[in-house]
Amino acid sequence: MRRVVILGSTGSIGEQALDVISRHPDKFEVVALGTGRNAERLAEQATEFGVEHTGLGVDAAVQLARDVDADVVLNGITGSVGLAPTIAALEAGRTLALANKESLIVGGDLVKRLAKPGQIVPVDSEHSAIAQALRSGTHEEVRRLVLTASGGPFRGRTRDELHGVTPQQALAHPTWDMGRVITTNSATLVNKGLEVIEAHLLFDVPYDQIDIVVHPQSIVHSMVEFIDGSTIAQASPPDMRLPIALGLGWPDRLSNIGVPLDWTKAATWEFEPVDNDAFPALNLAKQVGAAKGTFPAVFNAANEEAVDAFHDGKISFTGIVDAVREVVDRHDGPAELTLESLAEAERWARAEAHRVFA
Ligand SMILES: NC(=O)C1=CN([C@@H]2O[C@H](COP(=O)(O)OP(=O)(O)OC[C@H]3O[C@@H](n4cnc5c(N)ncnc54)[C@H](OP(=O)(O)O)[C@@H]3O)[C@@H](O)[C@H]2O)C=CC1
Ligand SMILES: CC(=O)[C@@H](O)[C@H](O)COP(=O)(O)O
Ligand SMILES: [Mn+2]
Repeated sequence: MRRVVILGSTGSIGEQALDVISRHPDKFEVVALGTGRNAERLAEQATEFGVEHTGLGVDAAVQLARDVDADVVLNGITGSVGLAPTIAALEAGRTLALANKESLIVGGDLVKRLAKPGQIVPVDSEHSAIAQALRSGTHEEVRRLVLTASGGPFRGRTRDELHGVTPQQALAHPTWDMGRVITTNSATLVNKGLEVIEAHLLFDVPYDQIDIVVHPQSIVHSMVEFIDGSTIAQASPPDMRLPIALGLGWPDRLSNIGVPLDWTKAATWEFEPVDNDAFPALNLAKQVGAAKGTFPAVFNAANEEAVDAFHDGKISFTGIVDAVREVVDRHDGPAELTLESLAEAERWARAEAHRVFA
């Protein structure tokens, strides 16, 4: 029986995690639930799963991750606000099933230093796919990682054609049903940029050995190419319950989770290169990832503000990445990455982003 804390329980990841757990009551016990503001849904979940410990807001999330006796903490909070709960879970010695990619990306080496080998299990679908594929070889045998990207709702459009797209159009993801921020990030390809940094940090593979390929069907979730020319890909219909189940149960697989691919029907899987002119976020993300220090945190914080500004009608769709680039370009970056310098860089980036929007 694994005791599980779910942070962000009312969100897309959190609700699907509870669905996974409801299929395996003999394997998991939910011991704590945390969320942002949705007290009503939180209370319903606590009643349904018989959970004693619940809390609202990030301070409660930290407390639940640190103080409730548990084996696994699933961090399904959105945004870099998830950093403190990630740190709390790692310091408390819990296995961290990590959906909140932002905390690893902004925390970088600070988070990595806290994590024992195997303590972070990726939930992000691409990174779960890579973790599964890496079971086929050693680190020395890896030649490159290939992350797949759906391309989002605007795949195939030119930069000019992207300028006037609406928030509603940006939220119409072709293959995944997810929260507002990550769905918008998929449309700009900021999500894929964040995922390149996430892959670098999780798997210790240099940036020049991490490639992206657009795969509109979202069936191949990522691949690992090995030195002998073999490529191992993980494929399954787009359903986050599979990587969530692996995150909670790692290294074991659970039955009754996903529907497998139907090989009796004709199907086509496409792969195409990223259009970096229309979607400049990916190259910018690689740049900030390589710069390290507070640059990834500045990139992410500026993007979080820009996504809100886009949904509030203050900036255009292409204005999101333009604003992020401007903030990144103005950032000097401190010599040393500490929790204090990180917090200060984030504050600065959010304020600077608003100066760009003004
Ligand atoms: N959804 C998906 O399929 C995937 C998501 N991810 C990652 O997983 C994370 C969650 O995404 P998703 O589930 O889509 O997001 P949602 O917006 O659907 O859910 C976010 C959750 O975080 C909670 N939350 C927000 N702010 C705070 C806070 N300050 N303190 C505590 N809890 C807070 C929300 O609570 P409330 O509802 O009360 O506001 C909600 O429960 C993100 O990092 C995303 O990038 C990665 C891969 C796939
Ligand atoms: C399901 C998941 O892991 C998301 O991060 C997904 O990858 C988003 O799709 P994009 O490939 O469009 O970013
Ligand atoms: Mn992903």
